[in-house]
Amino acid sequence: MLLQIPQLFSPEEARQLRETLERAQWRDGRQTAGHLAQSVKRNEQLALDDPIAIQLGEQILARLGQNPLFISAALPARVLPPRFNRYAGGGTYGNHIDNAIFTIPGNGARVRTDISSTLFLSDPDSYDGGELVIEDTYGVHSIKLPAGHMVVYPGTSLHRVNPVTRGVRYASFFWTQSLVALDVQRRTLFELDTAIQRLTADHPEHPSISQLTGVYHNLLRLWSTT
Ligand SMILES: O=C(O)CCC(=O)C(=O)O
Ligand SMILES: [Fe+2]
Repeated sequence: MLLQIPQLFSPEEARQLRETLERAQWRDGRQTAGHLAQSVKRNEQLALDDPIAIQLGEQILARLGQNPLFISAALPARVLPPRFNRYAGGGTYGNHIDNAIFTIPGNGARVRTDISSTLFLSDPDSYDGGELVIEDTYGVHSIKLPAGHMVVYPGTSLHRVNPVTRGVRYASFFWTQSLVALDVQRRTLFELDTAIQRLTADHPEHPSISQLTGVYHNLLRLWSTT
């Protein structure tokens, strides 16, 4: 499932995040790429232990924790610390699939990358190119969102970032291990949850609400892998 989360940050908040990133110490992104991805990666990233990355990453995690759409769609079990990238001067990241497992620096916990997310932090008019292009079972999707908006997509998808031929594209990206490993099951639960929310808003006394909520929890019990 490919889903947009609008306005995780307001335009003003996104501007502040971007201004902080403009002052940060950027490094060649190839340092953090796996063997295969290295040959197609031309961007810059912040080191994982960069104080700016840690501080902004915490702001993003706090915001995600309050976002009902992200929680319902991702059913997050563990979210890896957000990372930050910068593309300019033809910078690009060719087709790749993200690593399946990452280890959280510090505590050594392993996280399965069920869901990938990109939080766009630059105004789309301020740069050319830089679309995140995702290929899934439904086709090819080219995504370029306003600053502060986010896209979530299955970790299983082949994806790339088109060359940035004018301006600078700042973004944060990170991975989530979901309570439910399979995309098709997460999607089913998301649709059921959305329908229950709508029914509850329109007909708060409807007797089917508790029955459907029971079905939701019983499916979650069947499908959760943690
Ligand atoms: O910048 C993006 O939108 C995605 C970056 C990406 O795919 C990666 O770093 O693995
Ligand atoms: Fe990626």
